[in-house]
Amino acid sequence: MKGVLLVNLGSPESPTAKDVKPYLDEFLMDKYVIDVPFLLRALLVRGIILQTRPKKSAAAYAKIWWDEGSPLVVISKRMHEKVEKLVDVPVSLAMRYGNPSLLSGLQELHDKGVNEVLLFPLYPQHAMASTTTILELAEELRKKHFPEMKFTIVPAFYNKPDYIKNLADSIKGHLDGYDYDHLLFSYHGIPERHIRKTDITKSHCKIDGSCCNTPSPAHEFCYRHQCYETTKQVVKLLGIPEGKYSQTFQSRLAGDKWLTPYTDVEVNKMPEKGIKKLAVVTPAFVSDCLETLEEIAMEANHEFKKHGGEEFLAIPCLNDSDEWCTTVSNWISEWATVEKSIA
Ligand SMILES: C=CC1=C(C)c2cc3[nH]c(cc4nc(cc5[nH]c(cc1n2)c(C)c5CCC(=O)O)C(CCC(=O)O)=C4C)c(C)c3C=C
Ligand SMILES: [Fe+2]
Ligand SMILES: [Fe+2]
Repeated sequence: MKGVLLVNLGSPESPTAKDVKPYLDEFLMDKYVIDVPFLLRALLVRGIILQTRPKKSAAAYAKIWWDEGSPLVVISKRMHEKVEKLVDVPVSLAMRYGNPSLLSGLQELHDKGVNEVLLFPLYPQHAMASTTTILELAEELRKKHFPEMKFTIVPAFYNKPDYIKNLADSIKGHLDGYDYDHLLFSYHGIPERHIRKTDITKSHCKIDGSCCNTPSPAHEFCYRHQCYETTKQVVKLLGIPEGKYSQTFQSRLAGDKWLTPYTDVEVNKMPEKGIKKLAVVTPAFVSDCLETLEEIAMEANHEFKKHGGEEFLAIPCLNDSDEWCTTVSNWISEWATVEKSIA
């Protein structure tokens, strides 16, 4: 029997340092997130980052927390409920870090008699820190607890026409009647090293002005290429002219060189370039979360205005919109039907 596991990133249990600390420990001790040898990672994470960051992150979470819980988890649950009603197969929801755990999601499907699972990472673009880590953990759990299960994986959907259309329609709806000067596509950043590590050709990704526009098998797993492609296809569909939009990367941690240009640096420079009314969309996330609600809608908004900007619009993620839930359920139904007809 077939079933689906939707997987998102996950959040702490509450916006307190006490709960943020174990969440950050699980997250940052992941070898696909901080990809250095274990001892160095433990020194960095437990010896340095976890000494101060839980308090700072908890304060940020407290600003965006809802009565029902973390926005990311609440939105994912709402989306899950809608999708489940639109398809004929069991659908479970799991988080890579925190709860509901991947193990509980797989167990739930197993208990319903599911032995063929469509693993659906809720990330439009592929990255080892987001997608690979889900697939690796799921495989580890499968081998240990559900050896009879078979997995099929939903690949990155950064350029799938119905996803692009949902994103473009959502942006269009939010920009309707708003005479914006500039539309910024701000994606979650990753260290440049991650791009080189996921380059299956081991030679293509130079992280320069042209590699991401030069066709290559590397692009199947190149986060940077996939981000540019999402932006390119959305602006094409919306007819947004060159110069009226740009792309940046947000949420970097100190230390490594991360993908550039950096969102905070560019946003602060915009007012002096004549951009007074800014709209920002965050297509690396399908659900609003700390990174969109606090870092963009609050912090970037504040900094933009401090530097002379006048109006700032943070465009919500696709969240549990009917259009997006329909797209997700269509993909699920296509898989379930093809598999059924082959069987
Ligand atoms: C080395 C550090 C990090 C990498 C690499 C990274 C990649 C990455 N993250 C997301 C999605 C999300 N990240 C979120 C929060 C968050 N991310 C990091 C670090 C890295 N992320 C940290 C430390 C945090 C926690 C908050 C903080 O202390 O700043 C979130 C929000 C979660 C929430 O509860 O709302 C999301 C979503 C992607 C897609 C990605 C690679 C492309
Ligand atoms: Fe992150
Ligand atoms: Fe590239």
